[in-house]
Amino acid sequence: MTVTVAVSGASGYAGGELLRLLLAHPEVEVGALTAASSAGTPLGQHHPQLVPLADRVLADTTPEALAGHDVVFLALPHGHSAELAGRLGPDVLVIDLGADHRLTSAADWQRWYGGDHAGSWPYGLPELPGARERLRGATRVAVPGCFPTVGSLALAPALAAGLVEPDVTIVAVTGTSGAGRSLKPHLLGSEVMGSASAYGVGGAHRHTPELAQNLGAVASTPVSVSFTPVLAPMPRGILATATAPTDSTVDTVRAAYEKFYAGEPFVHLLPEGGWPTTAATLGANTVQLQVTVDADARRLVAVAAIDNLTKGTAGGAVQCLNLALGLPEATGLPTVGVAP
Ligand SMILES: NC(=O)C1=CN([C@@H]2O[C@H](COP(=O)(O)OP(=O)(O)OC[C@H]3O[C@@H](n4cnc5c(N)ncnc54)[C@H](OP(=O)(O)O)[C@@H]3O)[C@@H](O)[C@H]2O)C=CC1
Ligand SMILES: CC(=O)N[C@@H](CCC(=O)OP(=O)(O)O)C(=O)O
Repeated sequence: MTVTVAVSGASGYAGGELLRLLLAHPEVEVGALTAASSAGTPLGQHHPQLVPLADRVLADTTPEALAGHDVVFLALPHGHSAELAGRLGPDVLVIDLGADHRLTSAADWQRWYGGDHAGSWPYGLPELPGARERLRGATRVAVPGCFPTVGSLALAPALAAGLVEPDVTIVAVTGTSGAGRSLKPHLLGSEVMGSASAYGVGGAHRHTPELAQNLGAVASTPVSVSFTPVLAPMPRGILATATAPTDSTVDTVRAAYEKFYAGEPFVHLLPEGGWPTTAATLGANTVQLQVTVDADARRLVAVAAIDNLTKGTAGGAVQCLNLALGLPEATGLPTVGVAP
């Protein structure tokens, strides 16, 4: 089976990572590549690493440019997906890397993003309970945000097994590419280099409701989420530390994590004593995970690392493509990171 695939937002970070992965995918033929201000310029000008596609000229992002493909990836700023998807036909597989269709609650959408809620699509985090069944054969997929991917996977086994109270804290250090490549004053090199800074503090980050949605579904009860992102001077990677009150022992907790992730191709529970690093996940679709119990503080502590552009968006999107098309889930996806 070979499918033709169009990528919108091809000049952006998520689009570029997607194309890196699609070039290595045996069942994919890359079709139209679209952008906005970069339309009319060659892809190689934006992504010199994508050598086989360097001469391909970017088109404007229109339904006409994206039509005629089996699969369309939308790697656009929030708010652009619903209208485009509505004009692509129900049989086209549309995989949205943006936030537009992630939240099931219209009230949450209104509060955190504003404007009308475009409705929710099958949520593209296959490792969550029941997700694979919803993704197989789907024609619309909402790929998670990068922090909800890593935060949800760090705590899902503990909440599913009822080993922690539904009151979690997540602090996640992130690389700068999570913000996209458009100019942002707080991401100027001179501001970011040599410094780490928290942002979205005090429950203000828009990934908080997405985390609560995922973790609440896993726990079958509402989960209170305190989430704080921290920007660090590195181009990519997220390291999340997640904690929650527990009376369980480390052996019980570890057994629950081993059982929950048994057979998962992309979740690597490290041997006891090993701790995740972002470097070990770079360019790979893996989550590196470790869990322990701080008995004195009565808290479970899970640490998880991903590459925000790979498992955190483009790799997760390709995993969903494989599931939706009925291909083996790991087709074309790297599990070996680039280190040091
Ligand atoms: N970066 C990350 O780690 C993650 C990103 N995502 C999501 O992926 C999506 C893309 O993010 P990212 O690649 O980082 O962002 P970038 O800013 O790097 O890229 C944005 C892309 O969208 C295009 N674009 C901008 N405005 C429009 C428009 N009005 N119509 C059509 N195309 C437009 C840009 O084209 P041009 O260059 O021509 O202006 C560019 O190709 C976002 O929804 C983001 O939230 C999700 C998880 C993680
Ligand atoms: C460093 C940085 O700014 N990171 C981004 C992560 C964005 C992301 O994961 O994606 P969505 O925008 O698709 O939800 C942020 O905190 O907003």
